[in-house]
Formats: sequence, C-alpha cells, structure tokens
Amino acid sequence: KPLNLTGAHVLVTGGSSGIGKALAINVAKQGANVTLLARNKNKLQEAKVEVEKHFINKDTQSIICISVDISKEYEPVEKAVKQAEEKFGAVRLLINCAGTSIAGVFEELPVTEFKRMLDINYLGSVYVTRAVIPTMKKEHKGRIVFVSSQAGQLGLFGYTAYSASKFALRGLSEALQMELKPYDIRVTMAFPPDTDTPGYAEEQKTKPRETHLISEVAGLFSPHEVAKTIVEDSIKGKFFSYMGLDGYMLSSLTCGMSPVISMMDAAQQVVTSGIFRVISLFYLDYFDRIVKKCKNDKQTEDKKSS
Ligand SMILES: NC(=O)C1=CN([C@@H]2O[C@H](COP(=O)(O)OP(=O)(O)OC[C@H]3O[C@@H](n4cnc5c(N)ncnc54)[C@H](OP(=O)(O)O)[C@@H]3O)[C@@H](O)[C@H]2O)C=CC1
Ligand SMILES: CCCCCCCCCCCCCCCC(=O)[C@@H](N)CO
Repeated sequence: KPLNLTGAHVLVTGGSSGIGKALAINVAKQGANVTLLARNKNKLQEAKVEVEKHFINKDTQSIICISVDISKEYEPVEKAVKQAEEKFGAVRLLINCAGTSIAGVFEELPVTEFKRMLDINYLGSVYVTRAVIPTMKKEHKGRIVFVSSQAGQLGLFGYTAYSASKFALRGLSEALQMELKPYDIRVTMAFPPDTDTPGYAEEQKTKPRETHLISEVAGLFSPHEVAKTIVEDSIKGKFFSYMGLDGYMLSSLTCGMSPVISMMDAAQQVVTSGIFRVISLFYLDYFDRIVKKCKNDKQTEDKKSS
C-alpha cells in the first residue's frame, strides 16, 4: 500500500540544491519531517528556510540540516543518520539524490574524475543507505530512492565517467530490492532527463557539442516536475521512475530482469520491447550521425585555422 508521508521522516541527500531541494519541498507539502544532507552549510541553511515555507502544519513539522561529505568515509555518514533518527525516528523514505556530473571526451577527462564520480554518485549512496537500513528493516516499512539518470540507462558520447557511476546504482538497486522485499521495503530507481538545476548549469561548462546535441532529444525538465514524479512513484513502490515519452521507451527497453510491482507495467514491457528496440536503432543512427558531423566540422575548422 502507498506510503503516507504525513509525519514521516524523509531524508534527502543533496537536498540543498536542484532536484534534491525540489524533492524536499515536495515532501514538506505532504506533511513530512525532513532531513537534508549536503556539505555546504550556507546552501543548507538557505534551503532550510525555503523548505519551511512549504510546511502544511508549522506546529508539528520540522527540518534539520546536517553538513557531511557522503563520499569519503562511512563513519561521519552513520553519525549524521543517527542524529537525524534521534530527532525524527526511523527514516521512512530515503532519497539518495546527492550527485555530480562531468562531461568530456574519455581521454580528455582527468583520470581522477572517474574515481570522483564513483565516490559521490555510487559510494555516497551506498553509505547513506547502509546507515539507514538496519532501523528500516526492523520497522518492516520504508522506501529507498536512488537517483540515477537517463545516462544510467544508456551510454552516450561524453559520459564515460558519469554513466558508469549511474549504471553502478542499477546493480545495487536490483540486488538490494531482492533482499528487502520480505521486509516490505521498496527500492525505486529514478532516471531523470536533463533538468534545469545549478548542477546542470555547471555541467554545461565542459559539455562537448555532441553530448549537448544528443541530450537535446529528451528535452530539459524543471526540478519540480522531476521531483513530483519521483515522489509519486516511490510512494507507490514502483521500481522505475521516469519522465517523458523517451523516458518511458528507454525504461521499457532496458527493463532487463528488474523487479516490477504492477501486472500492467509488466504487460507493457512485454508488448513494447520489440518495437522499442526498432525505434532505438533509429535513435542510435541519429546519434552516430551527430558524432560524425561534429568530427567533420571540427576537421574543417582545424584546416581553416592552419
Ligand atoms: N540536473 C540534471 O540534468 C540531472 C541530474 N541527475 C542527478 O540528480 C542528482 C541531483 O542533480 P542536480 O540537482 O542537478 O545537482 P546539484 O549540483 O544542483 O545539487 C547537488 C546536491 O548534492 C550535494 N552534494 C554533492 N556532493 C556531495 C557530497 N560529496 N556529499 C554530500 N552532498 C553532496 C550538493 O551539496 P554540496 O555541494 O553542498 O555538498 C547539492 O545539494 C544527481 O545525482 C544528478 O546526477 C540526473 C539526471 C539529470
Ligand atoms: C526507444 C529508445 C528511446 C531512446 C531515447 C534516447 C534519449 C537519450 C537522451 C539522453 C539524455 C541524457 C540526459 C543525461 C542527464 C544527466 O544526467 C546530466 N544532465 C546530469 O547533470
């Protein structure tokens, strides 16, 4: 049955900015008590003030912010989660949203970036989830969200470092869901397309033209519409959360052996998989042509300038 957020403890990592902040606002509007984890204290404080404005019951609802780097060691993360649980009780909904991206051609990305992506996007989610699980299992109740990306469903030009870290979350989520099902805990993987956030703006600075042109296909979404979909799907206990037509096709196409809670969704995956594969071949061809054209354009430019 759907999770009721009234009075529930919701912990959002990366809740001080972008999609994470929109998620915090969304659950605040549904009566939740909110914990935000992120590093920068000023950004956390600003987000706190903003989220508080959306409380539906100012007497009972509350928010705490804890500054912690989730990507480095486990102990500080566990301490932060314990502190939050002391205040609000067991975490009912954990949203692993803290993350970062870097786009660039493989050999032009500093090799250190590959580890940094894994540390923040993958291990950060492992640590926070690990800290939350024991209590959640005891309670036999809860939801865990991993915010991946459409680039965690298919590999694209420029995302060698980023995609790998988001694909890692898929293996984690599937295995973990199988372990947690008997405890009535549901895992949700979210696959947002490009979303208009400070993180996205930062990514634009190094984004190759190819990556930009390919990503354009799926459009640019607002953090609030992305947050709304994620919270709805997670409350229902769906394993996949996606937005837009491309998101729907991509999720059906890449469902593999992922768990599914509704017969309707399973039936759709079965019926559409063949045709979506055909459609995907046209997309792939389009992407290949973008890459080729950018290479040609670059060669022409190089010739001109030499
Ligand atoms: N925007 C987009 O186009 C898309 C984003 N996503 C994913 O959604 C998530 C949120 O993205 P977006 O809203 O754009 O990101 P933002 O950069 O706007 O926000 C990132 C948040 O994560 C926190 N954070 C980053 N590193 C750490 C860390 N080491 N420890 C603790 N907190 C950390 C940041 O706070 P601080 O820096 O203070 O620690 C901030 O609150 C990411 O996982 C991203 O990969 C997926 C698809 C599309
Ligand atoms: C039937 C087959 C359908 C295929 C549709 C393919 C659509 C591909 C578009 C991919 C867009 C990638 C967005 C990554 C966003 C992200 O994670 C970063 N912006 C993070 O900052």
